[in-house]
Order: sequence, then C-alpha cells, then structure tokens
Amino acid sequence: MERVTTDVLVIGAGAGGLSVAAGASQMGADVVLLEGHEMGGDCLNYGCIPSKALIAAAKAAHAQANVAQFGIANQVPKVDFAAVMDHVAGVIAQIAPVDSQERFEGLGVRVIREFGSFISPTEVQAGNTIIAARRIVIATGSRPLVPPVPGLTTVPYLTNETLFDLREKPEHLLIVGGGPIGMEMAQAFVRLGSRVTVIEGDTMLARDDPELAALVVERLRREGVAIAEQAMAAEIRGSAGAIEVVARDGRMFRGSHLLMAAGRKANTERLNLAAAGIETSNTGIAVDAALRSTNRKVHAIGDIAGGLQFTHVAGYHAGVVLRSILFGLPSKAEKSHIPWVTYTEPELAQVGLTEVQAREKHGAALYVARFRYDENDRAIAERRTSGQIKVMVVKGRPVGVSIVGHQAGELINLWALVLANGMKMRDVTSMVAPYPTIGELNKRVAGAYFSPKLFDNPMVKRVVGLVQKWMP
Ligand SMILES: Cc1cc2nc3c(=O)[nH]c(=O)nc-3n(C[C@H](O)[C@H](O)[C@H](O)COP(=O)(O)OP(=O)(O)OC[C@H]3O[C@@H](n4cnc5c(N)ncnc54)[C@H](O)[C@@H]3O)c2cc1C
Ligand SMILES: NC(=O)c1ccc[n+]([C@@H]2O[C@H](COP(=O)([O-])OP(=O)(O)OC[C@H]3O[C@@H](n4cnc5c(N)ncnc54)[C@H](O)[C@@H]3O)[C@@H](O)[C@H]2O)c1
Repeated sequence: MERVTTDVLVIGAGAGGLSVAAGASQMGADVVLLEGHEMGGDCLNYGCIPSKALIAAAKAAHAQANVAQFGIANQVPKVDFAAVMDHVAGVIAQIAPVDSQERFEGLGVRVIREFGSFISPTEVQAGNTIIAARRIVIATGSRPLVPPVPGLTTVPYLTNETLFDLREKPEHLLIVGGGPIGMEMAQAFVRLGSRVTVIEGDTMLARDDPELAALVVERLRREGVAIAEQAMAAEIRGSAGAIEVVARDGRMFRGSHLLMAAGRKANTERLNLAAAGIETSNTGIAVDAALRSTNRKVHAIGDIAGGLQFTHVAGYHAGVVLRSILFGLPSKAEKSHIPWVTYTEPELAQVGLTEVQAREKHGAALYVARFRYDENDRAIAERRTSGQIKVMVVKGRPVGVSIVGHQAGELINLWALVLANGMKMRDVTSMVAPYPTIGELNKRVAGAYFSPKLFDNPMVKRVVGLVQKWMP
C-alpha cells in the first residue's frame, strides 16, 4: 500500500472537483484528485454537453421543417440518427481534453483513477493508495434516481447515462419525469422524428414560474409531444420495443423505449462517510453555509451538497471552498443570485425569487414589471415573438427574474449580475442597449417598471408644465 500526504484531496473529477483541483494547484497547493469513472463527470459525459449537442441537432432539423414563414420552402428533415449521435460524441470529444487526466497532471495534480473511501477523519483509500490530507473536498456528484416502480426492473430502460449511446432512433420514447431532463429530451427527440410521451407525477417544470413554464409545455404539445400531468407511474411492464407505463389513476401509456428522468440521487455510498464522522441529509452530504460537512476538515460541493444541481453551481461552490481551504478566509455559499435555464425552445430562465415566492416574502411591497417579446423589434424580425420577461421588484431592487422566450438563457446573465451585486432597476435603465437586439428586452422591462411612475404621475406632469412655462 502506498501512502501519500497532500494539502488538498479532491474526490470526484466532475465540474466541481476539477475546478477545485485546478484552482488549488495553480495557487500553489499540493493536490491529489480521485476519479473512479470518467474524467469530466456527469456534465461532460452524460449531462449538459451531450444533451445540448443533441438539442442543437434537433433545432437544426426543426428549422429545416419550419422556414416557410421566411419565404423559403419547408423540407422534411432526413435524420440520420446514428450520425446525430456521432455529432454528440464528437462534441464530447472536443471538450474532453480540458477535463483530461493529462491536462490535470500538466497542472501538477496527482490524478488517481480509483474510487475513494474514507478510512479515518483525515485519510481516504483509493485502490492501493492511502491519502492523508489537510483538507478534503468531496465532489462525487449524483446519478439518476430510479424510483422503485413495480415492474421497472423487468423492462429495459434508459437513463441519462445510457441515452446518448443509442444508435437507432426510438420509435416512441416514453419519458417518466417532466423536469428539465424530461422536457429538454422530449423536444429534442420529437424534433428528430420520434414519437414522445412525457409522464409526470406532479406538474411539469415545477421549480419554475408556472405562468411561464406553461408556454414551454404548450409549445412542446404543439410540436407533437404528448404530455400527461398528475400521472405518477405506478406500474411498468412489457419488454424491449413494447413498454407500458401505468399511472396511479389507471391511465396507460405505450411506447417502444423508456427514459427514466425522475430526479437525482447523491453519490454517497462508496465514500464510507461514517469512518470520517460525516453526516448526510435527505439530499446528500449535510453542509453548513460555508459548505463544510460535520467533519470540519471536509467540504462538500456541487450535486453532492444537496442543493441546486447545476454545473455553474458546482463551479461557484469550488470558488467558495478555495477561499476557505487555501487562504483560511471565511466564505459562504449564497443561493439568491444563482440562475438556471431549461434549454427547450423557448428557453425558460430563472434567477432569484419567482413571483409566487416574492409575493410570499414581500407581500404588498412587491411590484412585478413585465415586457413581452412581441414588442421587441428584433424578435419580430426573427419571428420569435412568443415569450415574456417578468422582474419582481421590491423598493426599486430586483429580487427575482423569470424569462421565457428566445435566448432567455442569454438574457438572464444580466440579471444574474444585477442580483449578485444588489443593483437597482435604475442601473439597468442607465444602460444603452444596442438596437435591434433581443437584449433590449432587459432594458425595456426596467423602463416598464418606471413608466407608470413617470407617465401616470400628476406631480411629474405639474412640474413639467411649470418648467415649460418658465423656460426661455
Ligand atoms: C441530462 C442532464 C443534463 C444537464 N444539463 C445541465 C445544464 O444544461 N446546465 C447545468 O448547469 N447543469 C446541467 N446538468 C447538471 C450537471 O450535470 C450537474 O449539476 C454537474 O455535473 C454536477 O457536478 P459535480 O461536480 O457535482 O458532479 P459530477 O459532474 O457528477 O462529478 C462527480 C464525479 O465524481 C466521481 N465519483 C463519484 N464517487 C466517487 C468516489 N467515491 N471516488 C472518486 N470519484 C467518485 C464520478 O464518477 C463523477 O465523475 C445536467 C444533468 C443531466 C443529468
Ligand atoms: N438545463 C439544465 O440546467 C438542466 C438540464 C437537465 C438537468 N438538470 C439538472 O438535473 C436535475 C435532474 O433533472 P430531472 O429532470 O431528472 O429531475 P427533477 O427532479 O427536476 O424532475 C423529475 C420529475 O420527475 C417526476 N417524477 C418522479 N417520480 C415519478 C414517477 N414515479 N412518475 C412520474 N413522475 C415522476 C417528479 O415529479 C419531477 O417533476 C435537475 O434538477 C437539474 O438540477 C439541469
């Protein structure tokens, strides 16, 4: 058995772990990084990247079939599904070197390709190596949660870990779960020519503003996705090519393939957390505001920390713990400025509070400013007029922003900056936005906040009247 001593041990080479390892080693710490499976973790191999690459191909197919509005003949897209999947694999391959063992070894990190397991509060065993570390960061992520629906173990099913290995287009894809994975994949597959049915136990995209999420649901339905809400899968039966999902209320759905997209489960099992005195919560490792576990020398970041599960959150967490483990400075992970985007068409984006949450918290002090895409000249030129932006404002300061529409994921960036820095609506109106851009929507919604105060205000009218009287 080899024994190694290091400053920082990182367990898991996904979005969070890689950011800690790169940052710590480039700032002069000795770093050991453990990865039991693929470098790059979920996002690169089975998550964000393949899903966005598939969405891009599906968007191209959809565009080909929907250009008549520009005076160009529609064409029925000829989809070579295996070639689409080659494109997906090609995108992963292009990004992979950034997350590779070679790159990290080049940065001076010792990479051990083994799963890690605690043997004491300060030591982890990985294969034939025992690593003792001053600080340990757990970044072991999550995997698909496959609910114990009766019959499920008897039928073949896909998860995000196997979906992108398909080489033949599913004739009819059943998707259990109408969260972001379910909705993004439903639209991608229907656009590539599969029939698609989404079976959701509660409501679709339940974390987002329901008024805006409804536009996404309506769009998917119009594109041909069958969507059943309040349809908790209670029994699954059949065999490859002929699968049936029966909902609790007896509704039955038939398809050729089944994708389980019913949420995530934290990867805690292999860690032997008890040996290190690390407690878990319902959703992952229990952490305080500084992302420290019940073992003060061990932090947990990203999906395993049990909060919002996004790549940019894992990256943000990495910054928070680096401050603490490298410089011994106090640091805290905030949540109120974290954005997220569902990459359907139209995109659905959120930062801060939704309208319902803001009303609950701020009551009558809340003002909701709105602006519609069909009043934006660029959106009209591009025929992308469905959508709107809502800004929840309290005393001139935005506390949340919800956007549905073309490039909502790009528009939310500005509001992520505004919320992160406690800026005011007037900071947004003072910006000059280039014309004609979709980005003008951000300025116009800020204008919509002020216009009743300016244009419907008798005092303003009186002052202007007086000034005009006396002005030479
Ligand atoms: C289909 C899909 C689409 C997504 N799309 C987006 C998106 O568009 N935008 C977005 O922000 N997020 C998206 N996400 C979420 C995003 O992928 C995750 O939030 C992100 O990958 C979390 O990073 P992480 O570092 O916490 O974990 P991971 O990336 O999962 O990395 C954890 C790593 O730890 C390794 N590991 C586990 N246990 C051990 C152990 N004991 N020892 C050593 N190694 C171990 C694993 O093998 C893995 O490589 C998507 C997720 C899915 C499933
Ligand atoms: N664009 C993005 O950033 C993006 C994209 C995909 C995934 N993700 C991340 O990955 C996480 C996981 O995504 P997800 O869509 O799997 O999870 P989710 O938890 O958001 O949605 C799962 C859905 O499955 C439903 N469900 C659970 N059991 C069911 C059953 N037996 N029958 C019917 N419905 C059932 C739930 O009600 C829920 O609506 C997301 O929360 C997000 O953090 C992000």
